[in-house]
Amino acid sequence: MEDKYETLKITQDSSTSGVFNLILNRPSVSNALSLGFFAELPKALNALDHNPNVAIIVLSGSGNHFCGGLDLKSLAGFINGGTGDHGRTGERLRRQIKFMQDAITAIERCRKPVIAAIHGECRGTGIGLVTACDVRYCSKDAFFSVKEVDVAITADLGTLQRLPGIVGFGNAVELSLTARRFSGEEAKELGLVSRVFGSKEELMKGVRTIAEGISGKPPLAVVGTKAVLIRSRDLSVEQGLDYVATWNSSMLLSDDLTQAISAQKLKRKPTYAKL
Ligand SMILES: CC/C=C\C=C\CC(=O)SCCNC(=O)CCNC(=O)[C@H](O)C(C)(C)COP(=O)(O)OP(=O)(O)OC[C@H]1O[C@@H](n2cnc3c(N)ncnc32)[C@H](O)[C@@H]1OP(=O)(O)O
Repeated sequence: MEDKYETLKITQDSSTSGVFNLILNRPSVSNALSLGFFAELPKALNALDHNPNVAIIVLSGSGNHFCGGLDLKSLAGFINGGTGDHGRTGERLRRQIKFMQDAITAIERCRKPVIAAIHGECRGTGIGLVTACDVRYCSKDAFFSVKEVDVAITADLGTLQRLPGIVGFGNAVELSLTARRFSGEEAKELGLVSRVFGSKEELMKGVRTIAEGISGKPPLAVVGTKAVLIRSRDLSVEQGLDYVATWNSSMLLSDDLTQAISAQKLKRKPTYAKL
């Protein structure tokens, strides 16, 4: 896959693997998230989503840290400037915030699952980014902080909306108001990450194994599970059941189903068409 990004790098685990890596690639600034990143992320995810060779995406960071948060230098002029008219300046800012929110929501809109592999620091908007991912793992050296209040900001890129559903409302309030730094082990206790690996190397190896496992599963069921879970999160149980009934009534009768059942019966490895 052609790599034409300045803030991101895309690699494939091996030429036959459905596991693709999406790497935050500004290690000299701890992968701080610039405006360029917010423009590139949806493009990269769209390209990965439409590539039939991609079954699953692993989001990680290059260098010493997963992500130091929003790029405070490149965004310094972001709030200032404008026409002098408060109304117009406010409207421009709102559009800018929505643009950045949409970039992060592109992770949820991507049909293929996105797993976050977190090492080192994961601060501020870094938390916003990983809470939009489907699964999170970290290494023992990982530290997290919902840092926004300390830079006089109400987090506005998804953390306050997604974190409560992951760690529970009370924990999300406590972490967001104190902005305290917490370890990977605590992140595991809170349910923010599913597992803690001993080192970055072990993290990447372990996540690769998990991702390979998911990439071998029936693709329609995998994308259906992601889509239905995310949609159901924002619906009542009754509405969610209605949604999945409609989903399955159009996708249940797939070749994947025949393939999975006959492979089980004949004790052989199933092969599924790409999506
Ligand atoms: C308009 C909206 C405004 C704000 C919204 C904010 C939302 C958030 O994301 S809040 C969180 C903001 N981030 C931070 O406060 C983190 C600041 N950085 C750090 O605390 C540390 O750099 C570190 C991430 C803990 C890493 O520490 P260390 O390993 O000691 O490396 P450093 O030498 O400190 O950093 C290396 C290099 O990276 C630059 N950098 C790190 N984070 C950011 C960032 N968020 N924005 C811009 N640059 C960042 C740091 O300045 C260093 O660069 P130099 O050129 O070498 O100075």
